[in-house]
Amino acid sequence: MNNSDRFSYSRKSYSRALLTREGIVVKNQGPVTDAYDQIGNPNGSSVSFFSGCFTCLTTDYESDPSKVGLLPNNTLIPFRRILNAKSIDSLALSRDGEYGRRTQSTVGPSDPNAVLQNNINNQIDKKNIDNDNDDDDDDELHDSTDSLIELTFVVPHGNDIVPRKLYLSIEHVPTVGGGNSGSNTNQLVGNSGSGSTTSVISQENSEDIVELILQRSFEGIKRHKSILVVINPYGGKGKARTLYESKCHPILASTECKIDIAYTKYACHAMDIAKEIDLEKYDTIACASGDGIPYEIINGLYQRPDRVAAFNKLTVTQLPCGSGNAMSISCHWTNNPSYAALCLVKSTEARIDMMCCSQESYVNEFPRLSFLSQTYGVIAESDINTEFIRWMGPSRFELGVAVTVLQGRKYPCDLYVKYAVKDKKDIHIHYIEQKNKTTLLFDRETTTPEECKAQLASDNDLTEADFKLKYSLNDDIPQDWERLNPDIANNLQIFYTGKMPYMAADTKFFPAALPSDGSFDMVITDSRTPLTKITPILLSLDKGTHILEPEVIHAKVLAYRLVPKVQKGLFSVDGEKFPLETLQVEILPRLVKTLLVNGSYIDSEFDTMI
Ligand SMILES: Nc1ncnc2c1ncn2[C@@H]1O[C@H](COP(=O)(O)OP(=O)(O)OP(=O)(O)O)[C@@H](O)[C@H]1O
Repeated sequence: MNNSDRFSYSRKSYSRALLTREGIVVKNQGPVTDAYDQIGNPNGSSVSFFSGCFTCLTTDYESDPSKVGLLPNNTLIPFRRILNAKSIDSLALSRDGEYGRRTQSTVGPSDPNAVLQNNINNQIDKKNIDNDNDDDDDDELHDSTDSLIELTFVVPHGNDIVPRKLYLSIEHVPTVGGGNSGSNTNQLVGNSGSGSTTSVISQENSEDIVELILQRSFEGIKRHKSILVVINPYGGKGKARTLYESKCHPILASTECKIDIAYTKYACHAMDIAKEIDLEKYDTIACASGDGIPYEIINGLYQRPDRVAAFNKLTVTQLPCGSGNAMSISCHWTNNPSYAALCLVKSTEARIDMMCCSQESYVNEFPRLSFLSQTYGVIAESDINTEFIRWMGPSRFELGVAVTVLQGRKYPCDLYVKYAVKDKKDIHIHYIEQKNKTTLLFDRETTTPEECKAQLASDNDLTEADFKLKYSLNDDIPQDWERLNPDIANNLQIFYTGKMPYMAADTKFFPAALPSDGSFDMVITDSRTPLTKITPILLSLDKGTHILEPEVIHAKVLAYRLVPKVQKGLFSVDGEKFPLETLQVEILPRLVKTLLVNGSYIDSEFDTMI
């Protein structure tokens, strides 16, 4: 095979595409589909190329089976689905045919994704040879003024999304008022995804197109993240490692992010990892686990002498690979590891409030930060005391709650609360005001990248004062705290406080929770509530409407002290077992940086509930 033969194949391997304000519109594909099928099918499995709507990421294999293996003309690949773009030197490609070495992703040679990439490249070279005798090479001559790029983006595959590559020749479109090259800036390209129209943008300098694509794909978002992935191999009933490697890593490794992996080797190892992590080296810690590892990471960072620098530098996030993934559901809006991986690279950094817990057993060592919840009574007992039926998965928890409620058990205590918003109607008003404030601050539709950067910069201003507790466990109850009616406290059934809307995939326990409104939610029920009333309350936990019921106490609080009056039992803090002794908790606003889709928690629809 001589060089000109190779060049003829390279010319055939590209699709033409237009760069638009919304994404990249693929105009035609031709033989690229063949190469693509091989790329998408490195292991010989029957993976068909996506044919459908890239905007909503649904497939239409069934509706139009003839399109399987083809990307329809004028398909829009939105920027938010794009993971990476690289410039391809077409002449160099045609000379040596070793495209793979030139475009190797940033992952190291030992990386499983690099191996996969090499397989793909070998297959492309093989395809070159197979096509040597093709005599219609001139069908799709590459115009040397066009930009050749390798585009990586996500496509749906079963219930997941997976990265795919496409080799594109991006057409130049003259600026408004410029010459006419067959297409012009006013040209409207049909958008097969949303049904809307797509305006073509122009780009004078071809060398800048890749940079432009990347800027658009990561507007207001850190592109070159340096991520430490902490995997709990025992998380998710032992599936966390496989879940990460098969569903998250291929997506992360396709981006410009740098990835290191650490495995937890013993209980609480993640806390030690966080205590020792090199702040110069990383900006993101991704916990491929349940909610236990983010809890440990946050508390490990909290113990560092340089905790101010640690919380200013590091973003803590979750890849949902455990059995309890409330953080990912609330922050990434998904329990699916592959979609969460996309959110990790595409989401906005935002600060969230922490709840700081003090109990006699550990407060002198260090108080504990809780990002998710504290519970006493029915919920705590149901979570921990159903360990023996762990095989049941999440339903074991509901069964535990139901059994304990049916037994009519009560958990007497004294409870003192500093309220932020006590009245249910006022909570609704507070929610709408604060939710809009958060959205305005971070919404990329309404915020320019410059404003976004300024916002991020102003977030880097934690000082040691932000960690200072207002209330001591040893002090008397402050004057402005209120005591919960002892009649209710002595018959307490559920006591649950939380900072995120979802506690499990189907449990929207705190629909009014907001990332940084400087308060947390408290929900209380009375064991004397008749079964006919408590049953619908428990059955509405998935919708979150339980807090509207008159039998349910719901408030926004700043701090509380709970003095248990039972002989046996426990607290559960972020799903971890805590001792049965007086617990005092207060809010520490905006302490931890995490990643939120559009800067917000998943929409709990609380604003439309009343
Ligand atoms: N190598 C290990 N050996 C034993 N325990 C570990 C190890 N690594 C992590 N752990 C512990 O596993 C616990 C649960 O972690 P995680 O939240 O990731 O998993 P999960 O699947 O959601 O489990 P759970 O349902 O118990 O919360 C944490 O308390 C952590 O300290």
